[in-house]
Amino acid sequence: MTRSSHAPMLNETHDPTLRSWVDSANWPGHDFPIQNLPFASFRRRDRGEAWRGGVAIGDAIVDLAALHCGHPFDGLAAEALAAGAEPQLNALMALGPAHWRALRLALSRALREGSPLRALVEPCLVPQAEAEYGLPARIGDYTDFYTSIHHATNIGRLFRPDNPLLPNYQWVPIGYHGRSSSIGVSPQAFRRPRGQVKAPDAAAPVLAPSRRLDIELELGVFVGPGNALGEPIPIAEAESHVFGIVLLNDWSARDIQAWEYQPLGPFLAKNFATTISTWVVTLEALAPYRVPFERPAADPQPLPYLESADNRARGAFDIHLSIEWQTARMAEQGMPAHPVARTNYRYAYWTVAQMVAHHTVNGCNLQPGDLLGTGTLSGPKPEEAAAFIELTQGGKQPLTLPSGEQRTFLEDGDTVVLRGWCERPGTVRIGFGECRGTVRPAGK
Ligand SMILES: O=C(O)/C=C/C(=O)CC(=O)CC(=O)O
Ligand SMILES: [Ca+2]
Ligand SMILES: [Mg+2]
Repeated sequence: MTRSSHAPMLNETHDPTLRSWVDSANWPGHDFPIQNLPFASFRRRDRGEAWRGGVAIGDAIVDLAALHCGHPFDGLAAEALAAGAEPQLNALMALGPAHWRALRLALSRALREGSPLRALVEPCLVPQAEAEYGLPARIGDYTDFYTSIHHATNIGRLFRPDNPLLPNYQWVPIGYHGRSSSIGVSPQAFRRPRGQVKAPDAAAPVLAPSRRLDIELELGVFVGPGNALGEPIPIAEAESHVFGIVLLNDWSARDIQAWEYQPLGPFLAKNFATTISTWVVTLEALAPYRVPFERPAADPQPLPYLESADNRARGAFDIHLSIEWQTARMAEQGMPAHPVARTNYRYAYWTVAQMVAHHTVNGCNLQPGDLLGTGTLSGPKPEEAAAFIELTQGGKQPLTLPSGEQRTFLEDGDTVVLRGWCERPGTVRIGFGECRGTVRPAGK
């Protein structure tokens, strides 16, 4: 496997001087400049249209099904475009990096100022304001990891004061198998879960709506080509099996979790809803924002199957992340969602490549469209915590919002918005859009 097929290298599609003939793509600070080109599944609202793949450019979407009908590209790019025209992106994800690279290059050239393909592409643009989004892929399996040592330590202290960080943490990229049926795309509204909860001094649990409903700010990694059952993916090839990254909110009912989680881990506390953002940002778009994987010298070093020169040199990602909170009253009064925390994916203890290598080391097979959650991405500082249980010291220190309301956990009608973006000197900022979810009252 060559280095370039593992971690995407910089090429002409990353050139920060590129400008698009789609005006809004050139606005400074826009999430979707021509250097980004993320993928989604979409259709225009209220028209009974079929779902199909789309690529964001400024405030518009390139309709891949419409573009495919015009046969603008040749070779691998044409094959990838045909796959991208399908209702969900599994077929495109299955094709692999050579096809993804060819399609990205062809789209970048077609959308550049002065492109001879403008007349063919322009009729294929749909305003994002007219679109609704579906899940980008049929997600066969969803696995949630636990890759922030800061989160593991903070939440471990709350759940297990005597034993916060378990001894396996620094050796094993810890994960559990999640639930794919309840993954929804932003904006998702979901019912507050009910479950067994038990007060510490109560003799028995009761069935009740969760009172400690929380978020987890994570990233979701979409798997590209899978591996055959019994054939592990070596770390050097891991990233050629990764299509791209979304924002992910792993809503978590802490009271249900505290009672149910031992010995088998999260179950009903986390499988009632998981929200992902609409746009999948490709690994190739993220190439300018790669940073070294750093493991403190005093810590155990990864076992050889989790170690590679390339992972050391640039296995991590410099992705800024933020959490915003909006109560129902704030929404009624026209107040925007209020920032309550900021963090960065670069603080993770294990990388994407290590998650893929570890997941398959026993022969487990990943499939195109599978989703791997990174785990809650808390950073080292208290204000970089990525869940409310950490930000409020276990619900003891409420946050005050601009409406004057105080919050520890989520109330009915509250909305949480996650955002992600990359910016480094000498590059054009790219963004992930938003991951938005709203809590509805518990059912009967
Ligand atoms: O340490 C625990 O017992 C619980 C941990 C979590 O709730 C976190 C989890 O789901 C994985 C993650 O998001 O990091
Ligand atoms: Ca989680
Ligand atoms: Mg969940």
